[in-house]
Amino acid sequence: MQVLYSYVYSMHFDQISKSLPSYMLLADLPVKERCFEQREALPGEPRCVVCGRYGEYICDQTDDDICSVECKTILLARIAAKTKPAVKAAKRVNLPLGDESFCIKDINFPNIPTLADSRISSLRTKLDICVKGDAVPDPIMCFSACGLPEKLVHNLETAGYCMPTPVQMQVIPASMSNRSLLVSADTGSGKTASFLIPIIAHCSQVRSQESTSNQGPLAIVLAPTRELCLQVEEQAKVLGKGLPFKTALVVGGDPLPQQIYRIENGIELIVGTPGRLIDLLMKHNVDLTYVSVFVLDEVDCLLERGFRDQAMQIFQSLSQPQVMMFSATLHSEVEKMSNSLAKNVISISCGNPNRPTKSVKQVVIWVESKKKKQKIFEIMKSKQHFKPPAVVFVSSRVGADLLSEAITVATGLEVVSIHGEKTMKERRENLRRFLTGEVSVVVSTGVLGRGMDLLKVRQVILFDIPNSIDEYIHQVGRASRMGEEGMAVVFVNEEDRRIFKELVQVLKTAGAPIPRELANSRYTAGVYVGSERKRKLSSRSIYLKDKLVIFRVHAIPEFEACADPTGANCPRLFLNA
Ligand SMILES: Nc1ncnc2c1ncn2[C@@H]1O[C@H](COP(=O)(O)OP(=O)(O)OP(=O)(O)O)[C@@H](O)[C@H]1O
Repeated sequence: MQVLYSYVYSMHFDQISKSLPSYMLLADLPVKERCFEQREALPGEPRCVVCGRYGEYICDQTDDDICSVECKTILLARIAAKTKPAVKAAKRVNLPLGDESFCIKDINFPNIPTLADSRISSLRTKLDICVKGDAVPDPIMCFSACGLPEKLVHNLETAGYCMPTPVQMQVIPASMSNRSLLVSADTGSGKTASFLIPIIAHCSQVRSQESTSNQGPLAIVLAPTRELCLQVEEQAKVLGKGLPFKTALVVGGDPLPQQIYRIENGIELIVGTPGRLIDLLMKHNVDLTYVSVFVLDEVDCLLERGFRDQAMQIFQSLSQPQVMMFSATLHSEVEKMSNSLAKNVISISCGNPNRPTKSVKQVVIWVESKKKKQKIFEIMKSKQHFKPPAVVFVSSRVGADLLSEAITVATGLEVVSIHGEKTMKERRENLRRFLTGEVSVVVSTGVLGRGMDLLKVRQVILFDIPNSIDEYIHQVGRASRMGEEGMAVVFVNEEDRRIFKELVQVLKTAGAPIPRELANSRYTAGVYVGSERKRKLSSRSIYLKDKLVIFRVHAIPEFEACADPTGANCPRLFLNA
């Protein structure tokens, strides 16, 4: 170690000399070997130019602040490779305190020692990441750790992405090693950037190396709704700013000629809905030869009957691309189908997929259909219960228009609606008005249910419960981004019986209260122990010790399971005085 001065010694000599005996100032403290041994930087402290942790030392070859021998090695390797360190001054990142199992692996510099397999798997456990597949690349802990273009790292910082989210930690290195992926992770956990970052890095690398005049697209992202495509394209533009990376949005409702013109003028990424993209490919000769990345966002939806043939048709026009598939809800059929799209697929699961995100509190209310409107008006008039901006989900287009008008009349709130029968212009404008805060309520069909990053929304109201539990999970997920707390108010009644069993299961797992009508319904039979036993229980009364209180128990086998004749340990919700 010829390089390291103690930063503390050199910069704060005066202060320290006042409080410490002089022999301690010159003490030869061991230099941190590994990046993860170093602590985070406090505000105002120097930061490692490689990882952003406390820049305890100065690299004497460069005068840069660094945290450890590991980062010094990376820094010097970068200089040797004539690349500047990607992050000059990373923002403060909050790592779990006292956790030493985190490492930074630079896939460009494989000589840097990495953690043993056991520690990688303990890191994954801590981050709630599960992986399946051969030779899965290790997770990264910072964006600068996998050779992204400097400009891209800068764009990430500008967008406020100080540190990758768990899904990004695992997906980015896996994707950059050109593997096909099937990824499931909570709603609002950052899946979009996890595929956009490697795409942008790939495209800008290809374009900056390319000698041919090929201007054709290099990557395609498919998503089921126009709004989601718009949002993904918007995010791609923000993250790819200043790089040789252009995008084309290919969705219905916008004029086709303009989309073709844009593609013909040279772009790197197409973001589109399957129908319009097929339409475009059939009518015009778009060269897809160089498309090497194919993303299916909301893959479970795209592989459902309505979209599957179109998605497959697009896939078949590509020559063995890397396929990346994402959703918060994945089931075994999709997994099987994904294996027919790509070989040697890595499965990555983060957090709690197939369940509503834990950050959203689910409040399920039993409301008969004819009373639903009255109920929503009550909620929206209540300062305590209404938390705008809010999204209201309904099941039909007509219903969306009627309800939005009714809310305005009853509450005086300005409300817009978004659904598939509106023109693209109206949909865009209404979404803009909602996102900019001009209106505080949007009533929508499922078009806003999946993937939409409605940043400020903390309340969703499921006026009509969707047809499947997966859509329920996605709609509830609109109330929380990146773990922020939100609330989903869900109206339910006998008409929703098709979903009762799964709903009860979901609510039970979340520890959310279950309305007694739902718990007692015969359509939830089998979720607990079985209808026979439930029937027997449903009319039982319990006398609480010597008090003259009689409770009626509503068919809750858990009550029996708690075997407490006083009822003291039984869930209050199920007891009716
Ligand atoms: N590393 C990061 N740091 C800070 N914010 C981030 C980071 N990555 C993503 N975000 C932000 O988190 C929010 C949620 O991300 P995103 O929309 O990609 O979630 P998602 O997992 O695709 O959710 P859904 O399943 O609902 O589509 C967005 O506002 C995005 O800008």
